Amino acid sequence: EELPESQTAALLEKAKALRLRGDKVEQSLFNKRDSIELLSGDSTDGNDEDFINIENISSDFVLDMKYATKNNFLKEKVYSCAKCYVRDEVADALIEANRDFMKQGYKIKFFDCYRPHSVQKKMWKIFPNPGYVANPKGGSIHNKGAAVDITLVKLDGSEVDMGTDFDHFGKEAHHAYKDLSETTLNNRKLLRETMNKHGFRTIRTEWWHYNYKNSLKYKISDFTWECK
Ligand SMILES: C[C@@H](N)C(=O)N[C@H](C)C(=O)O
Ligand SMILES: [Zn+2]
Repeated sequence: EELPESQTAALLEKAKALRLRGDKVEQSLFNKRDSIELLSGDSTDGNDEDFINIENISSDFVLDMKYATKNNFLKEKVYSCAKCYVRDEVADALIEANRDFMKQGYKIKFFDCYRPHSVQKKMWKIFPNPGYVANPKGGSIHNKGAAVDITLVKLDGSEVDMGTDFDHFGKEAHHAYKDLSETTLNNRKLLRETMNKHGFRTIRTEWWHYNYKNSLKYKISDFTWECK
């Protein structure tokens, strides 16, 4: 028996609210897990000087910084130039992960790295959904220089199919979404397992987003890099 339209709409609203609540709980659990690690590990203030331009220490990465173009969900070029800055220890872990990928015939391509807090505010204004954009109130791990948005390319630079474009804000981008070809699922798995091995964690809704462990110790930053 079909439900009346008003009841269907109410149920859909309820499901959406529950999903949003789930995303908030996930974020708060992530922060708690990070706090526990922080208590058991060494601590640093995480000043702006602890950032490094990844291209200064390795030429083995590919950069495709989407927010330095208009081809992104903001439809605006929010970075003056394409650079990938991350915290020193995150850079070390990325180099190790990339070494691992290269042994298997792939390398990391970056879509985004450190992201100034002011850009996070802009993103939230356009798309205030905590499943896909972190609330600038608490800040994104990108604002701390400890998250990266990435995919894989083959060693000759050719694309690897991950099933959706970068910043596809829908269920097809979730790790649990399995209605994809075996090759695509294997590509996502390779990315996930290798990144996990090197200290990076996934979030439920974005196959491209990786948070480095123990990132709560880092402060939110708003510096912008130089473009020459
Ligand atoms: C906007 C998207 N690329 C992203 O990074 N989302 C996460 C949740 C974030 O904003 O931290
Ligand atoms: Zn991200």
